Amino acid sequence: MDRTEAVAPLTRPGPAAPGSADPAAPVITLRGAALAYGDRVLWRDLDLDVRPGEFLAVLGPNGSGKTSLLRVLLGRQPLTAGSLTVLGRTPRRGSRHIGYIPQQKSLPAHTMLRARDLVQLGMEGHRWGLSLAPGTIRHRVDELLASVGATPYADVPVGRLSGGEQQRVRIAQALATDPRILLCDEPLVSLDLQHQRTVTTLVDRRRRSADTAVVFVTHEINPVLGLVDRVLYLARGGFRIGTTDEVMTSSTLSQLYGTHVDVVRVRGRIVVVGAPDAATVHVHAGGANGGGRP
Ligand SMILES: Nc1ncnc2c1ncn2[C@@H]1O[C@H](COP(=O)(O)OP(=O)(O)OP(=O)(O)O)[C@@H](O)[C@H]1O
Repeated sequence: MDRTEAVAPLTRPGPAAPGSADPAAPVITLRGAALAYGDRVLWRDLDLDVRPGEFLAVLGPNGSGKTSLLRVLLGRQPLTAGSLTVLGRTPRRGSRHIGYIPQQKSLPAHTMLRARDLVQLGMEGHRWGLSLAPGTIRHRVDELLASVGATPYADVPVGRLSGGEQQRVRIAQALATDPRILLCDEPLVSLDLQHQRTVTTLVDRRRRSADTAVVFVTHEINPVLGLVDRVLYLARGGFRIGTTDEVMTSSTLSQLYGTHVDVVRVRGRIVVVGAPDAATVHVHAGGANGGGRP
């Protein structure tokens, strides 16, 4: 259980996006983008603009290339074809303009680093905090911990925190450099509904208060249904992009999966029935499963 649900507002605007004078200009631009490992095409012909403050949910079955897309955006994985600019430039590793919440793995119980140490590392990892006075760093770390409601356990070793508490600390760490883009890799996995709501609220508040673009990889759309601007659905080497209502339909997903899929709405939730969950289909470059907008 989290020790508190109280969160302080996140109101710090991020630094101006380099490479663009237009505050509404896309922060991520992919054109004709493809990623393949050997002859296995994860996705191709991907055109995508993500704008400041946008919440893009990335959905798809296991192995469809969701994490790989984040790795591309982080500059850790080159595209096989096409182009990518992030904040007007080719992405490079370690950019302080990108906050990253990696796929959740529980931190080992013996980890002695405290919550505040992890957040400080988020600043220093980008060499951003090093030029700041120690008092300023401490103040900023306190501010970040407060912003995610983690003040009560700021000095507790993170290995002793619950999954939900650790996730809050990871969010604070990802926000340590006031990023313009926040990449989240399944941050809701293994969290109960209450903690899922806490995490999605924190991420949503960040994008609304600081215009941070959010790329949110998730297996389940329902926890973010009310927040999502657009969905990018990856499957079988193809994709669909659009609003939730455009993408999450029986006809769109049936076309994407190449088999009949039912998408039904029950009590405000979206239920997908019949999608091959482990769609590890090998699609070759000349195959018939290319992506495209619905
Ligand atoms: N460096 C690599 N070299 C070769 N294959 C890779 C590499 N990285 C990932 N893959 C493979 O590419 C596929 C897509 O992996 P990725 O982690 O992007 O999928 P995902 O959609 O995030 O899956 P999951 O939902 O299971 O996390 C997987 O089958 C994975 O084994």
